[in-house]
Amino acid sequence: MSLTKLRIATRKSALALWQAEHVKTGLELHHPGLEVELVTMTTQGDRVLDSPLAKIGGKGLFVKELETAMLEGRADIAVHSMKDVPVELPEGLELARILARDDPRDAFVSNEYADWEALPQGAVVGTSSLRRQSQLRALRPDLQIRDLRGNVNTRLEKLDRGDYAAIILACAGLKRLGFGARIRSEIGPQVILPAIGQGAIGIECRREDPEVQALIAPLGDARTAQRVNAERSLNAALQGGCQVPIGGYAEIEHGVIVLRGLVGRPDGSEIVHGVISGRPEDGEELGRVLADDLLGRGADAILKALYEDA
Ligand SMILES: NCc1[nH]cc(CCC(=O)O)c1CC(=O)O
Repeated sequence: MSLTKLRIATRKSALALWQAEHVKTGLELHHPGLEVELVTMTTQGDRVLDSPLAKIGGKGLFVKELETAMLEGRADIAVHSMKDVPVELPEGLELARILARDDPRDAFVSNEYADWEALPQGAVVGTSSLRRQSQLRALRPDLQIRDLRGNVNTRLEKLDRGDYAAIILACAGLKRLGFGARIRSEIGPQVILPAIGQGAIGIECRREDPEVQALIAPLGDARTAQRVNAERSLNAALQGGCQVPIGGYAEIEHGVIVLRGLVGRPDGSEIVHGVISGRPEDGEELGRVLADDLLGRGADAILKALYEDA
């Protein structure tokens, strides 16, 4: 291997740095002698963490600067939470590898209550995710959902300050940052369907860069890639951005992939659920078929109403 040095573009948040370090460690393990350097940068998403992202618009707020760095040759790969990666990538880049998935579930985090069912009538719950908000409101219309932004650490601080009875975060992010003990209960996918790609880390690189692709190849997990590709295909066919109440989650068991999806109204008054199964290698086709099914059963009208409001 002629490459001796590889540069990873990453955001500076604690979670992004953890994920980039995780990939760095994996690369060094597989390629002794390879020098791996982190190139840190601030993205538009980081700058606007305190304002409602939905109103700023645009997809990929957390990835664009990293992609520009790769296209301009200032970095070789970018490490992302797959949840934050838009379905369409810029020309010349690809998601070459997806790592084995961590816990894909949402986490119920509270200093007082054990789970969402134990919350008192009218309790205040923090989340800015329309997907979480929609599904939680459908289960508990009495709850007051309030906006909650910032990095994982900031969100926990806001909970501890007493602003909320509980908050919802991804299990994977909490565990990676050493906050696993803050999880009072895991919320299974049958209760709140996770976000597309939740819990999976992806590596993006230049399409025409065989040397870099060879280096990252051993870090990939083929089954996770099949699952996440099916979920992303559903999202693409629904034309969902990150600020749309869409959930999607695929599992592979006994050689069969089962893909679940939903589109909900933010107030939880209507949620269209669907499920499809088939061969893992047909995941992308299954995603498109499930999207058509959901759209035909009311998701179309829900999405239209959302875009008219925005
Ligand atoms: N939206 C931010 C974000 N992007 C990825 C994760 C968690 C880690 C993952 O899903 O891989 C989080 C935090 C959260 O939702 O709690």
